[in-house]
Amino acid sequence: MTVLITGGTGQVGFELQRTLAVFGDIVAPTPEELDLADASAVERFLEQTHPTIVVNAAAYTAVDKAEEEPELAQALNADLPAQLANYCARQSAWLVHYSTDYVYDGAGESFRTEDHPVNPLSVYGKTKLAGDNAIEASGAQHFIFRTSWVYGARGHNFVKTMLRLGESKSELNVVNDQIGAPTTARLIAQVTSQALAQRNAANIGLYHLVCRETCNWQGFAQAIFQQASELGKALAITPQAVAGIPTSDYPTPAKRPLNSRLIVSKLEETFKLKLPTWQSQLQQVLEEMQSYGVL
Ligand SMILES: NC(=O)C1=CN([C@@H]2O[C@H](COP(=O)(O)OP(=O)(O)OC[C@H]3O[C@@H](n4cnc5c(N)ncnc54)[C@H](OP(=O)(O)O)[C@@H]3O)[C@@H](O)[C@H]2O)C=CC1
Ligand SMILES: Cc1cn([C@H]2C[C@H](O)[C@@H](COP(=O)(O)OP(=O)(O)O[C@H]3O[C@@H](C)C(=O)[C@@H](O)[C@H]3O)O2)c(=O)[nH]c1=O
Ligand SMILES: [Mg+2]
Repeated sequence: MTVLITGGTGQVGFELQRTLAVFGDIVAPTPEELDLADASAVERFLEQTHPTIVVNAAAYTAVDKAEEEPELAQALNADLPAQLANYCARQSAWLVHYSTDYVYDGAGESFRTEDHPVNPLSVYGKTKLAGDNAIEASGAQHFIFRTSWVYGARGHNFVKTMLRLGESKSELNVVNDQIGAPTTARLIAQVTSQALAQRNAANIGLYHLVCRETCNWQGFAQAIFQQASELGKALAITPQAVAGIPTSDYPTPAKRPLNSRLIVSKLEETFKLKLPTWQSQLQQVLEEMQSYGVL
């Protein structure tokens, strides 16, 4: 059995390489070994390696830059998953894919289930939605895990950005009207493994996969500084010095949803698991960074 992990150098892909070895021999080509925007190279790679499980952790995740590079975002976020799904449908292989809260428009204040209408506001969100739709239409056996605000000890993410800024800045402005759930790459990889172990025709589908409890980005930044200073990190900033601002005061090329509150009970009930809170996961990631000497 061969398990193909795409995007193995990314946040989620890195963690998957540790959790999926129980399912077979892992093949995780680097971007240098396989350009995933090159459909014929991808086809050749699939023919050569013949995976029975494909876990697609690759994506174009630069949300603002995607507004200038819609073709590349489309190739990675929509065309690649469509191609992988068609391969899986033909070969009766299983596909795992990751979606985003940015497929929703974030209107209102209520929590959303998986059947809430989608309405992406950005190129990133639109291309990710096209990927989800292609998988669902392909007939492939699949899981799509729709997650949000992903971070880990490795890779580029909001936590790393805040820790870097907090070393030199004594004040920061961070938006406080976008609500969601920070989720760790490791949790996503662990849940992927637990779900794959229970895969069957009856549980094919789309699942929200985010940590329990919600916050806004200001609250997340404050928790990062609070927990990091408790672990002994020297910072120029205190949690109190993180000011909340509305999204309108932080202009960006891409529009982001305000309300990303997602209900996770479908995932918890189907796979008999309990998701942790974002606060406890933040603690774990900061401790891991400390153990690597990168906090
Ligand atoms: N990050 C987030 O906040 C969220 C992410 N998601 C989804 O979760 C999944 C995983 O995200 P995350 O781990 O954060 O993503 P990352 O941006 O950390 O990783 C993306 C991966 O895709 C690879 N990649 C991109 N373009 C190419 C290419 N042309 N050829 C080969 N490889 C390529 C990257 O390679 P390279 O080493 O070159 O970077 C990297 O390994 C994605 O589907 C994403 O949409 C969903 C919600 C939130
Ligand atoms: C650095 C910084 C950011 N912000 C804001 C901008 C933005 O609204 C919010 C988070 O910044 P980010 O750059 O991490 O946001 P972004 O890259 O949009 O994060 C998203 O990435 C994609 C891939 C997803 O799928 C989403 O779930 C989400 O995680 O914080 C501030 O208000 N002040 C700051 O100093
Ligand atoms: Mg980002």
